[in-house]
Amino acid sequence: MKLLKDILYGVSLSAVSGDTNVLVNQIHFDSRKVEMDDVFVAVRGTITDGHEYIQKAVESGAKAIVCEELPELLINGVTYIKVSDCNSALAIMAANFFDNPSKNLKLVGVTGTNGKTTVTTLLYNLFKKAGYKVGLISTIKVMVDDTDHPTSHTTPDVITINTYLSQMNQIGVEFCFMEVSSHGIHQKRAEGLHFAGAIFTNLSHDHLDYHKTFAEYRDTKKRLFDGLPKSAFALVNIDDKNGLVMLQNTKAKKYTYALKSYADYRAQILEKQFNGQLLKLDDNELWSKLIGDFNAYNLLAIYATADILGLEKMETLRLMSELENVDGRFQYYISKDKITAIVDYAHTPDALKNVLVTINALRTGNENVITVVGCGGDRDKSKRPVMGHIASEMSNQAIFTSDNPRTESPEAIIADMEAGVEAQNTKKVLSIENRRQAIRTACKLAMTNDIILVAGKGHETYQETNGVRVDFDDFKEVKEALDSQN
Ligand SMILES: CC(=O)N[C@H]1[C@@H](OP(=O)(O)OP(=O)(O)OC[C@H]2O[C@@H](n3ccc(=O)[nH]c3=O)[C@H](O)[C@@H]2O)O[C@H](CO)[C@@H](O)[C@@H]1O[C@H](C)C(=O)N[C@@H](C)C(=O)N[C@H](CCC(=O)O)C(=O)O
Ligand SMILES: Nc1ncnc2c1ncn2[C@@H]1O[C@H](COP(=O)(O)OP(=O)(O)OP(=O)(O)O)[C@@H](O)[C@H]1O
Ligand SMILES: N[C@H](CCC[C@H](N)C(=O)O)C(=O)O
Ligand SMILES: [Mg+2]
Repeated sequence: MKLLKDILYGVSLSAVSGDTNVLVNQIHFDSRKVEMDDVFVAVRGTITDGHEYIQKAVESGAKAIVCEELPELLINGVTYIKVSDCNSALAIMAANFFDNPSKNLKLVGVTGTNGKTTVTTLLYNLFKKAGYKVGLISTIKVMVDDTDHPTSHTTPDVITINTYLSQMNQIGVEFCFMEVSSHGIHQKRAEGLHFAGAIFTNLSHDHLDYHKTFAEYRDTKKRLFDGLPKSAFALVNIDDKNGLVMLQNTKAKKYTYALKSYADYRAQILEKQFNGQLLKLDDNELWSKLIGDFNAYNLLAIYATADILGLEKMETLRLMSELENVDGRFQYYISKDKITAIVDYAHTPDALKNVLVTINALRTGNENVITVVGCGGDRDKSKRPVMGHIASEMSNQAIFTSDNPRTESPEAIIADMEAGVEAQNTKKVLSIENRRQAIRTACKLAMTNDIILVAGKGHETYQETNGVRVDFDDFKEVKEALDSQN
């Protein structure tokens, strides 16, 4: 148990009713989890408002309530704290509750539209290979050194983050690499954390349903850099025009990386093959198994980070040459008939374009590229026609299908994608709502040497429709379909 006043240290309080010198158990922002002597923080959400559940939390035994508006009826024996921003208060309280675990390790946040999972995972793998105890908080999983935990968000809520950071402290983890999504920054899931550094990968179209304008989306990402302390580093990709924007108001030490511009860290692609690429980094050569220009950026970002964090350059390059693709990122399988299937998590227009550019650059003859792709339901609708256009323009055959329709109609999502297809490409498009059938059709259409891209779900092992998740794994599906054709 902890003293409420200790948990509230650093939170600016507008009003207090009751005693803060009381012992409390846990902090919760979901009334359904509240038990005897817990603290409930009322967060205003996108669907409902935590303030509506204050009474519920008290009935479940809450000893203290943190809210932006005090309820009319105050119950004796319960402490009510009024704050101006519950998300911020929650972030500070969660960090205090776990004794600020982010201060006891080097926490590096990675933000950007694409590449967060790749960069954080590669950094985790690199630092593990270098012999450190390492933590990872990513879309795919959370790693507390060697122990993995499933996750539901790219950036979990602040209580979950601090719980894992605290576990990392207990076993002596020195570095933790964490994805920081724009939703996470906006909902202050990364506030109250002490970052040793932050990395910006790139910015392109995504989540405009949530952030409304591109400028708001960009400024949300920038907040991660605005909040860095002087002791931290800020590393940005300046080939992206928003790279320098991220650095505008940061107190941190600034570093840049680029393939095309002058920068502190530079790389050049010397050779591209299907099984890897040769890069020149700081006058040294690196053979990497990861392909695509976008991966050259990711590799450069991790090389720069390792250098800034004090790893020896030559040793870093040696270990980097051993790094493998991250699950569901350009993961490929070549069938007995010499058909290549690539599963990639490209779920934004930019990512889809990059992957198709990479695939097209690797074609040696007149092999066909068949793309199976869908767009998520209850997510940014404006990216659908753009992705429909890219898939149809850059492939010989595009098959539009479902990708986590959630509460939307799969036909309607596909229709939104079809709306972006230009007249000359319509004959290249097939729409098959059932993802398994879509993948099987692609495999049937493919001939020797053809390339099938299954985009959008990458490492995901489910398809979500109306709140129900059914097992579904793109890699398994496409492999099975190709193997059964022989
Ligand atoms: C749109 C969004 O981000 N929603 C997140 C948000 O939920 P919300 O705003 O909908 O919450 P709400 O349902 O309105 O409830 C408001 C408050 O009332 C509370 N409540 C509610 C009901 C009740 O009975 N009692 C109660 O106390 C809730 O616990 C909540 O605190 O806060 C929740 C708790 O932290 C998150 O789980 C939830 O993520 C949802 C599930 C989600 O899908 N988020 C996605 C969009 C997301 O965050 N994605 C990013 C990655 C994006 C990227 O690609 O960059 C991520 O970081 O994962
Ligand atoms: N640096 C990059 N620039 C552009 N595209 C990239 C980059 N790195 C990866 N991609 C593409 O974007 C896809 C998603 O990559 P990754 O999972 O690393 O991104 P993310 O930022 O973690 O995404 P999310 O927002 O879903 O967490 C990859 O499958 C690949 O197609
Ligand atoms: N982090 C992204 C992942 C999208 C992946 C795609 N398969 C989908 O479900 O839309 C999001 O939550 O928007
Ligand atoms: Mg990710």
